[in-house]
Amino acid sequence: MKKSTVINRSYAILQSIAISSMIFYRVSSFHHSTPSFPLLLVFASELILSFLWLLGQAYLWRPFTRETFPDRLMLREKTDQLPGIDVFICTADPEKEPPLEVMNTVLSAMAMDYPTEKLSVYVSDDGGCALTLYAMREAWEFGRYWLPFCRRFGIKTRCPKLYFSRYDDDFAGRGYEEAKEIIKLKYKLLEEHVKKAESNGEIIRGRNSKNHPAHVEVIEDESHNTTSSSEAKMPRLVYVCREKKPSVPHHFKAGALNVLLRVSNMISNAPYVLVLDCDMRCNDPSSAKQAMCFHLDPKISPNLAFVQFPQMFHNLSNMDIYDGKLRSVFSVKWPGMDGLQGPMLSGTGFYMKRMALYGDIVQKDTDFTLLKHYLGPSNVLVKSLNYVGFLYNSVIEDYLTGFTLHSKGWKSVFYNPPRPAFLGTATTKLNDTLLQGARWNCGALQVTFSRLCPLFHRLTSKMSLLQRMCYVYLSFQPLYFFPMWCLATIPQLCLLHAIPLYPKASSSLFMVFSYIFTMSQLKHLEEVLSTGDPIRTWWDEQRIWTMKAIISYTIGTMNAVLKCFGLKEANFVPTNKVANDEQIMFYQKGLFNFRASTIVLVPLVTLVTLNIICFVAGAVRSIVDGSFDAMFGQIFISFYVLAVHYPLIDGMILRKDEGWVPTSVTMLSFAISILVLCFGSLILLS
Ligand SMILES: O=c1ccn([C@@H]2O[C@H](COP(=O)(O)OP(=O)(O)O[C@H]3O[C@H](CO)[C@@H](O)[C@H](O)[C@H]3O)[C@@H](O)[C@H]2O)c(=O)[nH]1
Ligand SMILES: [Mn+2]
Repeated sequence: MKKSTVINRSYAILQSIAISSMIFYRVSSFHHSTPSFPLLLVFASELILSFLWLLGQAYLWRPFTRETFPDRLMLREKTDQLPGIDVFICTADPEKEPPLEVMNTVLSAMAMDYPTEKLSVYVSDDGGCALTLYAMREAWEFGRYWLPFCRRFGIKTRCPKLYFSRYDDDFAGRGYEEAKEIIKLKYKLLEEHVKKAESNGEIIRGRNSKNHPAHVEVIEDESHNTTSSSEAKMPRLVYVCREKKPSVPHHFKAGALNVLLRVSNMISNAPYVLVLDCDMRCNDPSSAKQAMCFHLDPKISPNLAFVQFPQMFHNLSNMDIYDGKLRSVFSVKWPGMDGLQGPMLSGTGFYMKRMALYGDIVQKDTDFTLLKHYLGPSNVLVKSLNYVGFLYNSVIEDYLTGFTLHSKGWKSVFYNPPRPAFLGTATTKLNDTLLQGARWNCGALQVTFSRLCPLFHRLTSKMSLLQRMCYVYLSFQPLYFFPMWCLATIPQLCLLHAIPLYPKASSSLFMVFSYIFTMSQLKHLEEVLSTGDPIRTWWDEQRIWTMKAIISYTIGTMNAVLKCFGLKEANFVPTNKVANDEQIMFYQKGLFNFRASTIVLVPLVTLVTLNIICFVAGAVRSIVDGSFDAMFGQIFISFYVLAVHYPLIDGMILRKDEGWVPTSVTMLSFAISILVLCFGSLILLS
């Protein structure tokens, strides 16, 4: 992407000069007078921000796009020469991840446009839930009608629920209308069956998500595939529920994926693996062939570990106030890494070469006789224990696994096709978004604290400096919490006491600060517009990003520190994939839903209250005593905070609907901000 490259690099160079001047100004001012404590905190914040900014430039250095030509691939490869693919689908909680939804994902994967005998679908059920197993059997039965229907009429949307909700690839072939009606009826019946089983209480009866024996079931009818025509052929569907005991750590999703690697190893052992979260439906049946365009390209294939598709979502609103689509990750950062060594592994929607996961496996000093003593005589099983597989040291197993692959010299490819290959469910609630972010950032910091810290791990490896900077950025990103808390309180408290922290607005030194601020705003705006998003996204992103820094990064950091000292157990609470009507209504209208837990809401409301008080009192004071020029920087900061977070003020004061900020929270936050004010005055005046 030549144009972006030129813009990004010019910006990076000019901004580096400005940031260096700012640091130089700060340090040299310390020579004239010893810096006060608040000034030191602000300077520390500026240093951390500059450090992270510098790392972030690596994503922008060499952005890249790709195109595939599956038809040409099919001219070269004979259909029966295509390599096998094992699809792994993980589910864990039947309440947050309704089996009906999982079933849709499974059906969409089974219906992929790929030779049937080369495709196997494995479902991991960490919930150990009878209803999920029942739903899988039902899905297979329905698939016997659904797959031929999709094939015969060339349906593109092969997730039944999506298809019936939009019929966007409708056409008038012979017999299509009747077939459509019949299949629609069958789907209705299927839904009814599953709902009935659900209301019969099978979720409760068959469920102990922490303690259950293993259950593997190959769901197929032996006679089916031998007798039926090619149009009616079905891929293999396997239900896997691994054994779980409260005393044995099960390592969450990474543990589940490793079990699937072993089970599939003994059943189909396909050379490629597609991993999907239970809500990630296949939206384009040709994604497997698209991925094979890379995996079978003799030029890139030997070093290629995985092809990553972006996460996209079926439930986004035009006013995506929570940045549920993670724009900057999938539209900017991953294309940027694609020009280096390849994007990070993103948990779902990737085609992985199985051998890449086996890594430098067979550990030299493994005692096979001892292992056999414990595990029985199967050589296959014993060998499989040496997998490397997905790594366990962090709740973001994807990030860590991808990092070790890249540090061993593997490459990856980011492919963002015109028609989204997979569609998942985005979070549509402030609470969910911020707590999901807390888990990710806790995971990121867990990596930073571990022996695999990207800043130091395998420094001699083949990974380029820029690629490493990208990894370091994500693992250090939680540190944003420090500058964000400082800059949301200290300039404001100092403003109240007329203590200047920035040069006078009229002085030329102030230009440095205003240049840095303005340019970063313009750059962000350019980025938003270049990814085809409306201007409001620019403003909305700043708000949700600050909220994440204040809440998610802070909670994530605290959890990671507690876990590091063994004071807290590792946990992975799955994100909710069901939403009620009210939640959807707020989200669709672009209105914040402040029905959130106190721990999420109070810090935000407190900071906004503090900024209101300091802005009003400080601005008045500076005008009265004529220090406006000296205090302008700080007045501006608090004004900016209020402008960005206007929806919070609205939620505290004006809104009357259900999504407003509860009075109790407002009162509590007010009390805390008064405490902070008093405490701040004590320190600043002493
Ligand atoms: O003990 C567990 C916990 C979760 N899961 C599954 O893991 C998947 C992802 O969980 P989700 O709650 O949707 O987490 P997200 O935060 O939305 O997931 C993102 O972040 C995760 C951690 O980085 C990645 O694994 C995911 O692929 C990525 O979509 C879901 O299918 C779950 O069923 C399990 O199988 N076992
Ligand atoms: Mn998810």
